Amino acid sequence: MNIIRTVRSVAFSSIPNRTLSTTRSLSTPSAQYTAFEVNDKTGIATLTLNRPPVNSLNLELLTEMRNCLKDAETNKCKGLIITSSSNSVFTAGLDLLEMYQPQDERVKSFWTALQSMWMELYGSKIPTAAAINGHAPAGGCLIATACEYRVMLPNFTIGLNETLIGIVAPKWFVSAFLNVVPRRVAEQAITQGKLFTTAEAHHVGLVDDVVNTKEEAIAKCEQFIASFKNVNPYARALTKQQFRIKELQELEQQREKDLQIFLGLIMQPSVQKAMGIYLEGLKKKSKKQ
Ligand SMILES: CCCCC/C=C\CCCC/C=C/C(=O)SCCNC(=O)CCNC(=O)[C@H](O)C(C)(C)COP(=O)(O)OP(=O)(O)OC[C@H]1O[C@@H](n2cnc3c(N)ncnc32)[C@H](O)[C@@H]1OP(=O)(O)O
Repeated sequence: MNIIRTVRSVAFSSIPNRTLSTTRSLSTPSAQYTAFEVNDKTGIATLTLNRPPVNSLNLELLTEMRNCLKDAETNKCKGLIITSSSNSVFTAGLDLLEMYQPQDERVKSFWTALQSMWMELYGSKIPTAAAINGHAPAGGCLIATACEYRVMLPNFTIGLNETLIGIVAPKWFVSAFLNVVPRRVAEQAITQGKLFTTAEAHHVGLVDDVVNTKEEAIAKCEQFIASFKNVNPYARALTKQQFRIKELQELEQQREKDLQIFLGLIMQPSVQKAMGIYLEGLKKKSKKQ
């Protein structure tokens, strides 16, 4: 696949309208796992996750995502859509190999990068939308729920399945989930580690719409972003902030504590053992296919 990347520091307002090519695909040598395009006509940025086979979120991918999110905002894009280059996986969530038998410094950087990416996405001033064109377990669901709008393709799964792996979804994972589904549904689902099918997710409000193709999903996201066209962006951003500031401040103030809790939990021998068994199961399943 031809990877498309962005150059930072090009203001969207300075991008001329073109008639033939309507997307701006700029490249930076450091981007490895993401493609970032800005549509010249609509001003909407699309961030495509591209780390085969399953877009598992490692340190580098999380860092790239955060950079793209910052670029979209700095360049005054009209909105941001997150999607995947895979036909079957939006993202498999956090890269379990970052947490299984980890190296001390790397695992700290990994968790810190996740916190930063999430704060950037959840607190983004511009409208954000997820075109969920594949499975979105755990960290995949975290990214989707950090966005303001979600549309999903049929016959995939989404949810916070951490308890099934023997790990725990941190409070900020849960708070974003609680923004979109009722508390009772959230508590039951997250304690069970439930992965909702697309139809179930739509039924409980975890996703807003269901469409059949990625193109339709992108179009739905564009419609959502366009729905703000008559709204003052500054007023919109401040209003959004009022809804989200509490979770953002909480994590900002407790970043170090959150990191220490994470390290304490994943370094427990029983948690390492459970993760090892889970990874082994994934590998066996993958070999059978
Ligand atoms: C109270 C305080 C709490 C403090 C915090 C404490 C703890 C930390 C919590 C951290 C929160 C964790 C969040 C996460 O996101 S954990 C990751 C959860 N993800 C999953 O459970 C998904 C696992 N994957 C799958 O179910 C499937 O891969 C799939 C996404 C449905 C796609 O299926 P398919 O297309 O059939 O692909 P394969 O299963 O065959 O996989 C291909 C290869 O990719 C490897 N793989 C898959 N997922 C991951 C992953 N998340 N990380 C690393 N590697 C992964 C899989 O093993 C295959 O590898 P192989 O080709 O080498 O065999």
